Amino acid sequence: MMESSKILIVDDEVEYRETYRMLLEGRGFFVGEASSSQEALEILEREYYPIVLSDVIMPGKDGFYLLNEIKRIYKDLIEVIILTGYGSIESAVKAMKIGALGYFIKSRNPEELFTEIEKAKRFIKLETQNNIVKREVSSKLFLNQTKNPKMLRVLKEVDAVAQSSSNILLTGETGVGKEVIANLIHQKSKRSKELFVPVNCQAISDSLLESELFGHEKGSFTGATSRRIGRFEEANGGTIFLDEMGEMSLSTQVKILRVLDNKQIERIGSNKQINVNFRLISATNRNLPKEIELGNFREDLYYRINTINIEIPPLRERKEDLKGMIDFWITHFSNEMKKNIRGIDRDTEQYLLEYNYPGNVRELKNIIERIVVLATDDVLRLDTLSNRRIKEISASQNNKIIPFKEARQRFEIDYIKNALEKCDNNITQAASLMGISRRQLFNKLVEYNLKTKYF
Ligand SMILES: Nc1ncnc2c1ncn2[C@@H]1O[C@H](COP(=O)(O)OP(=O)(O)OP(=O)(O)O)[C@@H](O)[C@H]1O
Repeated sequence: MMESSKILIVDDEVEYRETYRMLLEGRGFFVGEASSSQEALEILEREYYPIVLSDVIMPGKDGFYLLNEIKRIYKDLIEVIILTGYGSIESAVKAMKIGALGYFIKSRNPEELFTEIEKAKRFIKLETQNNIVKREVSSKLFLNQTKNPKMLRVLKEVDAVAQSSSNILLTGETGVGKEVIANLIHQKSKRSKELFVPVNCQAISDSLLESELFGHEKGSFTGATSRRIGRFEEANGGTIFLDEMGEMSLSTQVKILRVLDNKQIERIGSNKQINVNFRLISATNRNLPKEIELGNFREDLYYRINTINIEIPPLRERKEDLKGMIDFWITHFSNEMKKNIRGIDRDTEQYLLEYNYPGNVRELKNIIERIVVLATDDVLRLDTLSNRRIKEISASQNNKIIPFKEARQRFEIDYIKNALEKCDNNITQAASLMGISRRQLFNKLVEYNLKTKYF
């Protein structure tokens, strides 16, 4: 499936979303849904949709706001078609002025909608798009600069396996970059024009995971209000990345094994077999042989997913890269926050070079982001470090106890950021992982002024 066959529908009315979904899926499009402008922007941050179909009038921010934001952030990489009611041609004209590619009057013949979509597809130049995405991705990574022998071996292994179709298991501690490497393998493979579909098996409850992976037919269970195409189907022709594979229940493991054997799936509630051609990359930070001994992971599945194993070393074993990575993130965040940072104070740098980073690259990245945010002049200093672990260490070194309230706030900020990062900034999934409601999480984001980062 080409990327340009993906469409995101944004409408607060579920009936409309369902109607468009049916129409578009009937024509072979992969359809995503959002019920508000905010949700749409949240989805677009995680997943690329070249075409967005948006209603104008929605509670909260309206379709014009969404259109404006999409054009501001993604420019020509995403085309927007506005859906409007009969008799509101003025709003269609306004939308075109802001940059919508076209509009569709809801009561009209759906064929007109397909004409608009075909127009949008012609505007989206896949090649340029892929190149832009790839360039952006590689400029945001610290890979080619590595001097670490173990990472150099990882990169060699990536080159060696990329062209094959073998199943790959990536192992390594949390935050070492397993998803980054999975994506790199996809980008270097002959499947790179098709989708890379990441699924975090831990962030989704077991009952929802199967429907996420295999899809479902309308009415197959309570809450299945429309047909849904699953991730294996979405990854057809491309790569599916099952992150935190070790968290999957035994019953889902059996189903995955069957898919790997037959390369066919059945949507829940249907007995029709659908052929799927995907490459599987899995990842785990668990010791799977141990989990097999404990009866938590199937041995036959382990051998299937582990045709090739690539082990990514923890950051504390990549000492020769630390200085380069610190500079890399400083440049990255100073540019992003438009701060003119000249350098880093000696003690701070020494501290960062000696720290052992249990959270690996993710933790280093978070620490630098924080010191850059908090920097009041052009040199980064230790006293502005607010990372919880670093603080704990410095607190224990100074024997300094900070007030309970401040400690709790710091903990909550770290905890929320970690949960959001685990779920690719998906607020609904993060709230579910944390065991609180979406609203409660939203309130916390407002309280800690983190809202703008995630909305
Ligand atoms: N080589 C790298 N260059 C730039 N950023 C990196 C690199 N490796 C990891 N990161 C960043 O660190 C964070 C964690 O990376 P990633 O999600 O790939 O780790 P992971 O091993 O899959 O973690 P988990 O086991 O928790 O899922 C991400 O923000 C990612 O962008």
